[in-house]
Amino acid sequence: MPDQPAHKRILLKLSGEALMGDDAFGINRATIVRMVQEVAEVVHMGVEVAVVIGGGNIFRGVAGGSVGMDRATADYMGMLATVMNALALSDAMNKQGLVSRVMSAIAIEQVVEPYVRPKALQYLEEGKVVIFAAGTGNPFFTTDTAAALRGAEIGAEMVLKATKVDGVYTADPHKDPKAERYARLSFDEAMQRNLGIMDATAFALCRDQKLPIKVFSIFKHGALKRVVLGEDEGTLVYA
Ligand SMILES: Nc1ncnc2c1ncn2[C@@H]1O[C@H](COP(=O)(O)OP(=O)(O)OP(=O)(O)O)[C@@H](O)[C@H]1O
Ligand SMILES: O=c1ccn([C@@H]2O[C@H](COP(=O)(O)O)[C@@H](O)[C@H]2O)c(=O)[nH]1
Repeated sequence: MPDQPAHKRILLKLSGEALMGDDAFGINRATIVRMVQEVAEVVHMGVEVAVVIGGGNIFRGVAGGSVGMDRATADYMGMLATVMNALALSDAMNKQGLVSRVMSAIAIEQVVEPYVRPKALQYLEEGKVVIFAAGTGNPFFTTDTAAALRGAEIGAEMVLKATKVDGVYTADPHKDPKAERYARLSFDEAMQRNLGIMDATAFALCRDQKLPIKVFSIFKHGALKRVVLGEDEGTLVYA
């Protein structure tokens, strides 16, 4: 009997920063190919997959490269960085036999089609992978909030945050070696403790919409499949 997924439709948030692999900047080819292989496994299980990709490997509105800049302008640059990542991801997916469509929250119609919710739903029902680019389309937000927003809009059963750490910790594990990983915690706890794994806007939206989040490592082979199968992997954040 083939593996039975625990979820029919998911919103996968892929770390932009992780796309660098061992490089200092940009998109590492081997890394993106490996990520797509993991996504393909769950698509082939019949799961409808929508993706939000971050931009931290290229530009963040709040990072060093934007010092002295107008914040909104820097944020638009960050959103455009996510469009570049989405195009690279879509290309890598198509090369590996998946059918994907990029939809942008910012109008750049010569490059990608605009985000239109019914069209996105249609693509998902057809088994295509939909990649949501340009975050929410608004400055002062993040792609984590875009993941929560799009996840709620498309009726995803869960937001899967694939990132550089293997779950939510009591403190940032990159800064505090004594930090301990939670197996599960509520949105209220995550927000009260100000845990920096996601921003408060994303947590609040998921909490209000009762949309659970799984945080797990993007680098751990098979972790995405294990999450989709409902196995014990990463940290569950629940309403
Ligand atoms: N309590 C915590 N538990 C786990 N990680 C935490 C915590 N607090 C801060 N972090 C940090 O949050 C990072 C992940 O969040 P972030 O959204 O910035 O990265 P990302 O997934 O790579 O996103 P992007 O797509 O923007 O590049 C982790 O690499 C970790 O260092
Ligand atoms: O809705 C959004 C999403 C993103 N941004 C800007 O893009 C960068 C990159 O996104 P990450 O979530 O950090 O990967 C972000 O730093 C913002 O500057 C945005 O303005 N609105």
